[in-house]
Parts: sequence; C-alpha cells; structure tokens
Amino acid sequence: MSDDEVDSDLLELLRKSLGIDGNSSPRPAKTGVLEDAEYIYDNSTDVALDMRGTKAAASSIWTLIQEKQYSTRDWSKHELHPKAKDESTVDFIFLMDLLNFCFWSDGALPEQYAVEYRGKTWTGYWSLVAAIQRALDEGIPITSPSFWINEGKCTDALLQHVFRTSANSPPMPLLGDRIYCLREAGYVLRDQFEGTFTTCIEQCKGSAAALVNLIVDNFPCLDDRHRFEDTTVRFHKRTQILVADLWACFEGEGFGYFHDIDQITMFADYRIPQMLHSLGCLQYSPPLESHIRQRRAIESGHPWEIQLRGCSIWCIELLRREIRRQHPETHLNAILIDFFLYDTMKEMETKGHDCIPHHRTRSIWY
Ligand SMILES: Nc1nc2c(c(CN[C@H]3C=C[C@H](O)[C@@H]3O)cn2[C@@H]2O[C@H](COP(=O)(O)O)[C@@H](O)[C@H]2O)c(=O)[nH]1
Repeated sequence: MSDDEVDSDLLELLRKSLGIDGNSSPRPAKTGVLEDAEYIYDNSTDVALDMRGTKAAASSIWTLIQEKQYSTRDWSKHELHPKAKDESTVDFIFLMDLLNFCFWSDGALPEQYAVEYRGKTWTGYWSLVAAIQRALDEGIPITSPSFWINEGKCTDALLQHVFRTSANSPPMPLLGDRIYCLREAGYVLRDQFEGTFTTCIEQCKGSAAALVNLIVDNFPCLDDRHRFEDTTVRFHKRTQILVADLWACFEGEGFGYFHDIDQITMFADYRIPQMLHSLGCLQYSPPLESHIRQRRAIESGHPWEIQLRGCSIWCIELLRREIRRQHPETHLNAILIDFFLYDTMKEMETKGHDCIPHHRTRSIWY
C-alpha cells in the first residue's frame, strides 16, 4: 500500500471518528455572547434572577406585545428613525450604533444632554438620532465614513457643532470618545471594506453571527468584551444592536436579511436591567442595590457591572424560552422582547413612573 493510500485511509478514519464528513458545510457561526451570559449568571453573587417574577413577566410581556401587535414594523414608525430602505439608511444605522452609548450626565437629575429638533427636545438615545438628522438637514454628510476621516473638513469643532446641546443642558457625554470612534471606524472601512459598511454585510452572506464576529474582529471600539472570574466574556452590545436595527428597519429583507437572526441576544445596556428589576425578574444584593439607589458610579469592568449585564442577557433568554413554552405557536426573539422593554421603559419614564435608578457606568460600550 502506497504512502498516499495510507494517508487517505487515516484521514477517512479520523473524519469518521470525529463525525466530520468530507464535504461538511462550514459550521454555523456563533458569537458566544449567550454562553458567556449563562457563565456570568452561574457565577453571580450580587445579581440573581427571580424565577417566579420571570415567569409572571413572561406572561404579561406576551400579552402586551400581542395587544400592541409589536413587530419589526414598529422600528420605522419612530419619528426620527430613517425611512428609506436603501444604502443611505445602512450608513445612518452604522453611524447611529457606532455612537449609541452613555447619554446620562453626572450631577443633579433630571439634567441631561438634550437636542432641540423638529420643535421637540430629545434626550437619551433619541438625542443622538435627532443630532444626526439635524446635521443631515444642515447639509453635513455626517453619515458618510469618508467624511469622518477627512479631518480638514470634518474637524473636531464641526463635530462639536453637530452634537451641540440645546440651551442650558449639559454637553454630550464622552464626545471625545465618540469622535475617536468615528475616526477609527472611518479608517477601518476605507482600508478593509471599500469605504462602506454594506461591504461588511455582503461578506457575511446573510449570517447575523458572522457579521457580529466580523465587526468585533475589525472595529476595536465595537469589541465589547471584558474579564470576569479570570475568563473573557463577550457582550458586543452596540454590534448586536447594529445588526438588530438593520434587521428591524429592513424587516428581514435586503440589507436586513439574516437567516440566523435569532442568534442575536438582548443588548446589555443600562436601561433593560432597570426594567427587569422593576418587573421583579432581577434581584440585587443589598450593597449593590444601595449603591445604585444612591446613584453612585460603578467603574467599567467591575464585577457588579459584568453581573448586571450578563444576568440581563440571560434573563431575557429565559423570558423568551418561557414565552415559547406558554405559546409554542409564537416566534418571538430576544430582539423584539428587548426593543419592546426599552420602549416600554421610556414610556414609563415619560409618565413619571418611579423605579430604581439605572446603574451608572461611564464607558463607550453601552
Ligand atoms: N437594550 C436596549 N438598549 C437600547 C435600545 C435603544 C433604542 N433602540 C430603539 C430601536 C428600536 C427600539 O424600538 C428602540 O426604539 C437604546 N438603547 C441603549 O439604552 C441606553 C439609552 O437609554 P436612554 O438614555 O434612556 O435613551 C444606551 O445604553 C443605549 O445604547 C434598545 O432598543 N434596547
């Protein structure tokens, strides 16, 4: 028997023992975020899930989502979200989620960065969207990545103008970091993706998980991973919400088509933990609850912060499974549950509903 025949037999034997057939299709991409969230939940000491609260919340969330007929169509109903189903909206969403973090200010409440636009005062996430729309109205090509790296035209001073605040409200938090993110992303897109984010989408051939992995591997300011219990854990919040915003805006078609969109988890921000605590799903240890109620800062990467973010992701996953158990005929993913909870949280806030303050970690990650 020749050497080649021995090698090919050995290879065949190895394939069979590993259960890999010769023409196996590539393994489906995975982001690892959900597995890391379960690991954090299993190792959390200051944040816990209340199973009775979670089961009860699953039932009420389902009822409310049904009553509102909540779906991806709600994304474009928001007054400030872009309506065109084309590349300009892909650019808009990429910019929006590149900067979609940390809108709260220090000091006495309710002082917050605010933007006047279309006769209204917008705060929080909506202040960012309003500032982008306002810049476009002023003829500033703020959604164009080539503009971000043209530092002769796109000066820091111009960006301060774009994100200027309305009268007597505090400046946009972490503006310097936001400018850095724009420049960094602009160079990455120019050097590796022909200057446009649509190239990234096309390269991932309809896989949401592959797109998440491509983004976090190439854009450092979107690589939201941290150390916890001597392990690296991934949240990838702005990256995941970027993919989810595309999916919702384009209603699962064109630039929003992803065959594995259900791989996307809840987005580990500072609003949903607050909502989950109000719903009785999340419980905090006395020291942590006291710290949050006193509106004291939690530094980025602190175990408390990691537990808040990881347990929130895991909680939404358990809510999704419980809703699926109660209503097997439904197809509700973590994105829609998350979007619904965020919007509901904002409605409650507008109505002056009193709930525990959100935790205060200042970072670019969410
Ligand atoms: N988990 C989660 N986090 C979200 C959103 C959104 C907005 N998404 C829109 C798109 C579709 C939905 O229907 C929403 O209308 C912003 N954020 C995060 O919250 C924080 C801002 O809070 P505040 O300062 O109060 O506006 C900040 O970390 C921001 O990154 C969400 O949906 N889910």
